[in-house]
Amino acid sequence: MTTIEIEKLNYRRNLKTILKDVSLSLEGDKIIGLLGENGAGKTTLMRLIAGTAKNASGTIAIKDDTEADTKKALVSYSNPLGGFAPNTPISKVVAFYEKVYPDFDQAKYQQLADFLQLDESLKLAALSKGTREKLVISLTLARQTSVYLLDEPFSGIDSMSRKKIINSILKWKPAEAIMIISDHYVSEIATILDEVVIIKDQTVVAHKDADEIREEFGLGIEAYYEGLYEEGVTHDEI
Ligand SMILES: Nc1ncnc2c1ncn2[C@@H]1O[C@H](COP(=O)(O)OP(=O)(O)OP(=O)(O)O)[C@@H](O)[C@H]1O
Repeated sequence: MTTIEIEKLNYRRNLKTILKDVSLSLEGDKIIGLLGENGAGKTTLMRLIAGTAKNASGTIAIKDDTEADTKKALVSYSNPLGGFAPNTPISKVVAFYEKVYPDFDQAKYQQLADFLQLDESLKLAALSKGTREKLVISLTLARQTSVYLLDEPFSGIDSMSRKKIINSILKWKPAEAIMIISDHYVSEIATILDEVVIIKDQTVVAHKDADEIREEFGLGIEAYYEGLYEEGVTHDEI
């Protein structure tokens, strides 16, 4: 089974504390919503789990392993493709993924690209924001691995396509994998979430089962999340 164990994670950049004392235990097969206001630290936490951000204190173990190579092999992160030149055709980006990631499933990529109607002949610079996000989603989900990190994957995607992707995301997630999605459109992703993790004041202030939020608190996920922010709840009170 896939597990992610984070213990006493602290991360600073340029003398500024970005994450402090984060401890979190996740177990597959789950879709987890990572929620928090702008600048809360969601992207940073994902980059640390993926191993693209380094030099944090504390530990992050994926399947009980803390090695950097394990993170690369077991975590598929929705990298925004910033390292590619603007005139790179989609086909070249796909070829790069195939070369770098042994678990990249070309047939699955093709299914995703067809599903999202991506035109392979286009260059990166010619893609609209939403189309570029569809490419990132296709590349990320085409890997056959244990952990998927989707960082605000739908922000530029039109509402119809967004619903289509959200409704079919379970189909693309291998069983036993953990998928973490950060998104500001909480109500739209709420239906597919098994658990919710909320970041506030640079740390995880809540990790709850989605059904528990509905049953115990009688709230939708969005209302619960907004309530935590409005009430000024701190780490120690949860
Ligand atoms: N490379 C960096 N150097 C310095 N500070 C950084 C760096 N990257 C992020 N930060 C700071 O860390 C904090 C968390 O940023 P992060 O991008 O992780 O937040 P986020 O929750 O993903 O926000 P958003 O919802 O706006 O995407 C912010 O205050 C940001 O300014």
